[in-house]
Amino acid sequence: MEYVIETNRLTKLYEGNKGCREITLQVPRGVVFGFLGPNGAGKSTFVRTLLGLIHPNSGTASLLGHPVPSIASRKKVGYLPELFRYPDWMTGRQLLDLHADLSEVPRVGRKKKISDLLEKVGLHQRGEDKIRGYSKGMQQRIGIATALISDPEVIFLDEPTSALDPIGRKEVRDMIREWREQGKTVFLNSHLLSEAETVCNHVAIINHGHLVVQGDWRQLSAVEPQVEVTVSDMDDYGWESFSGWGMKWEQIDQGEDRSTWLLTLSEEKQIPALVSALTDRGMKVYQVTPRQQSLEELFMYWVNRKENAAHVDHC
Ligand SMILES: Nc1ncnc2c1ncn2[C@@H]1O[C@H](COP(=O)(O)OP(=O)(O)OP(=O)(O)O)[C@@H](O)[C@H]1O
Repeated sequence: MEYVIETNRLTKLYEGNKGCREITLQVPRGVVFGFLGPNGAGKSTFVRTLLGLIHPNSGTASLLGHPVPSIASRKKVGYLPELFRYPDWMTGRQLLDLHADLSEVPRVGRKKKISDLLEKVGLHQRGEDKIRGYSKGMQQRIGIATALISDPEVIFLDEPTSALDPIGRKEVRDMIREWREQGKTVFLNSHLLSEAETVCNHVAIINHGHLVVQGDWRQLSAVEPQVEVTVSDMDDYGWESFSGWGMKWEQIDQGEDRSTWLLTLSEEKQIPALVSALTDRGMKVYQVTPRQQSLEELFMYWVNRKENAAHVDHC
């Protein structure tokens, strides 16, 4: 598999040992990679280190096969920073022209390229206006356009929708899907999990500067499989008699003679054993539906697991 981003124990610590520590990750080409973590987890620090904007204390990183920092890879990368502040005396069009200069975008065809980008981010009628007159959402939109000016292979978006209304958020999600179809790689920093869930396939979760887990999130969420089970004729012992299975249960519905439960199991292969155990006890099983955990549930599981682990380093 080809990785467009690879880091090996990349560490950047500020005073007080805050930042990101020993992050080793690989991002395959063409995925939308969600880099997730609570506020202050170290997401922006990691991205800025990876882009060569700040120097690491230790560790290595490569972008598109070039060690960081490298001008060759920088030209193929687009970046929307979280806290952006653009020269507000410029018009949107001038700002894009400036970024085109910085990224050495050829002059031929540039005017049309800028018009197309303004159109893409919904600012076609505001391109000649000064940025100081833009709303926060418009500034975020022009920021997305600047990240795209060099037609990058890898696009880093740090909280790209924080200032956008629901329509703007949907537009960004659609754009991300479009880039994925074009084979681009998107690295999305976010704590908006419901949003990340709809566009990301791979994720990494970071907490207190440490990488907690990475991989295809639908596979990761199989760590604690869940099933919805509808039963009747439950005996007096109920689910207590399954406590030795390491199982958790929560009632989600009560009908006249049936009840529906959400069961969290230790492993998937317990499902058939559970169904036989229930029928052996004389219970009637009407429905067993595996439930896909949400990205938010996965996130809470891994973040809490790390919080509870004895070796957590509260940096
Ligand atoms: N320039 C800096 N100097 C000192 N400490 C910093 C600096 N930048 C970030 N930090 C600290 O490093 C830690 C990680 O910050 P970072 O901005 O990387 O987190 P984040 O995950 O992007 O957070 P958020 O989701 O809130 O944007 C925080 O504790 C933050 O206070």
